[in-house]
Amino acid sequence: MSCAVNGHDPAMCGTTTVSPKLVLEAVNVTVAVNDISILNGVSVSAANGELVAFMGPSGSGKTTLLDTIAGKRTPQSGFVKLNGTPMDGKLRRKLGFVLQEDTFFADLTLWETLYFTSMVRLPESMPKAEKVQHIEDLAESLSVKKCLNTRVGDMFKPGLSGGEKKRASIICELLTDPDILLLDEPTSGLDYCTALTLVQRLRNIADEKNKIIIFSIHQPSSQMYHMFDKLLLLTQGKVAFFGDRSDALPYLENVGFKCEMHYNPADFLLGILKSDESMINMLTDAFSNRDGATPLKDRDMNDKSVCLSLAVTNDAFILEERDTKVQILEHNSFDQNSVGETTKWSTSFSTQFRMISWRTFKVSRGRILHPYELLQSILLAVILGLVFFQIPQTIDSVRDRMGLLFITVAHWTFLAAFDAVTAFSSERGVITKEIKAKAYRVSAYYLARTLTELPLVLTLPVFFYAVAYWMAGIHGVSQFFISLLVLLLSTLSAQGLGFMIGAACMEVKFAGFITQTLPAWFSWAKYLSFIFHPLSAMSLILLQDMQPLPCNTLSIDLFPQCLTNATVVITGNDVLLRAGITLPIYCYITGLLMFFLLFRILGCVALSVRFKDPK
Ligand SMILES: Nc1ncnc2c1ncn2[C@@H]1O[C@H](COP(=O)(O)OP(=O)(O)OP(=O)(O)O)[C@@H](O)[C@H]1O
Repeated sequence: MSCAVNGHDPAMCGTTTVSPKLVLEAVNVTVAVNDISILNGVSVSAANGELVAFMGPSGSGKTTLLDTIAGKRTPQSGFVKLNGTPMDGKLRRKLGFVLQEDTFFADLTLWETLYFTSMVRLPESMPKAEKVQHIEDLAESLSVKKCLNTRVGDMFKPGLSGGEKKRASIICELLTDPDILLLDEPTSGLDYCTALTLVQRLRNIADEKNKIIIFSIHQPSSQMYHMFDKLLLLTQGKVAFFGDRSDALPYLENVGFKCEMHYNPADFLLGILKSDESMINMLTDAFSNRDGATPLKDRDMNDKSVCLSLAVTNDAFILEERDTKVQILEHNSFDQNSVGETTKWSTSFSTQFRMISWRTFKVSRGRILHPYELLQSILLAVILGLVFFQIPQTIDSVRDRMGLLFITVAHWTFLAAFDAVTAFSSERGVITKEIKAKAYRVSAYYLARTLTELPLVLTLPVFFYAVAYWMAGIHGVSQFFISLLVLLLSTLSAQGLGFMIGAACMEVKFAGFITQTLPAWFSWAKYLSFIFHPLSAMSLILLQDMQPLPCNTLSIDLFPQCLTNATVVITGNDVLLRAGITLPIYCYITGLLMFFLLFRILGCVALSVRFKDPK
């Protein structure tokens, strides 16, 4: 007799069988958001070798339950345990979670994707050849070997098919050989055959590797249905049934819902889970009161399910009726040491840094150093160079020079900042998935990302400035190199700002500003502008030693001293003073360096906060 169907907690069952090494339990889990109940006292359990399906209509709470088991959501009450020990960060390392959405870098090939995962997530002690072999074996067993060199792709770039991506996600998790594999709707969007093959593969993995596999599924076919060991029927966040799959139909027949012959049991079950409110309440109440109120009929093995015959008619899927005896959960026999062996990181900081740098370079190279971007930068520089061609050394052309500097600084700082914001938001899904899975440290990611992109981010401004500076004839050679350094530093600090914004709050708009008409009480605000510092420093470098220039009629507006004395000459300092640049150059460079460091540190802090472990 099955315990679960009779309403006993499997853990409490009195019959004797084997003691499994791992038993995962979610007990009385209640989740609510803004006082709206999403899960209401849900309890499930699973042991080694079991394939457990969560079924229920859309919005019934399947993903929420998987998230809670994976530790991505903290329940209001109830708990998740592994062999009686509450799940914590360390125990969760035994768990792999395949999300509903497949998140990858579109430009990497499947091989590169799996290679990266194996290099950062498999132990350092494992030889590289063994890791490569592991990838090939898994690719073979999930039938994606032929597309290892195919680009993953996305909605804009063709690449792997939906089914291949799904299998790639599963391989990424299986690479680390987790004891428990959670999958959120692994068959969604797949055709019948691909979905069936996938569930068959999961069945094999559970059997051969003795894993706990739990997944949510919307509309399984009859063949798929008969591969499950355990079934959870969820509706409106409540349990309508949980227990051995083979007990589901007899139980429901007992409470008044009979599945007709030749009917797909999954369709039948989903049909009743979607019935009217009173029916649903009756079902969930019946299950929660199953111990006393509604005694089940005696059942024998021949009366397992009126629909079972459907599945065994197909020779292609020989489905054994699996031993559904409930196993005793000997919590006390749990080998805590086996969990203790699971160290926080599989690989060292340097390996993580090296591999993330390798991947960042591959991904960013195409984005930042695209020939089109290079051509665009040079063209823009040529246009500006022509507009400001060989600026004459006259007093009214000072404004032209400062205008060119402003355009240069504004263009490269905003471009770097926006690029960092958008680039981070596009890879946020992958990074979140990997950091939550403890694939690598936030610091390793941040450092690798920052340093690897340095040469890429700086190349275009160098080309641009070299063309525009010499075409406009701004100044001499030494001034070129010093002002270029300031420009590059400002580009990097703007990139840091963009990255920080991307990591902290994805939607915030931002702006630097430069104006000479700020109200006196607000004049300090210019020091907060990341454009003000580099522009001031570059103006100092390029204008301070400017030859004194005589006033002319055009300059009267700018320099009132020209009005009182026509013979007066305007020096570089007058120009700088007029532009509000009054501090020594080191102040502006220091301000710029502070922005650079501040944005980098805040970016790292924002990432760490975002990926902080839930307690
Ligand atoms: N953060 C949230 N705020 C408000 N409601 C939420 C939140 N998260 C989930 N919900 C609600 O909880 C319910 C269960 O959501 P969940 O994603 O777990 O359902 P599901 O069974 O996985 O659905 P589907 O099969 O469509 O993926 C839904 O009605 C959803 O709108």
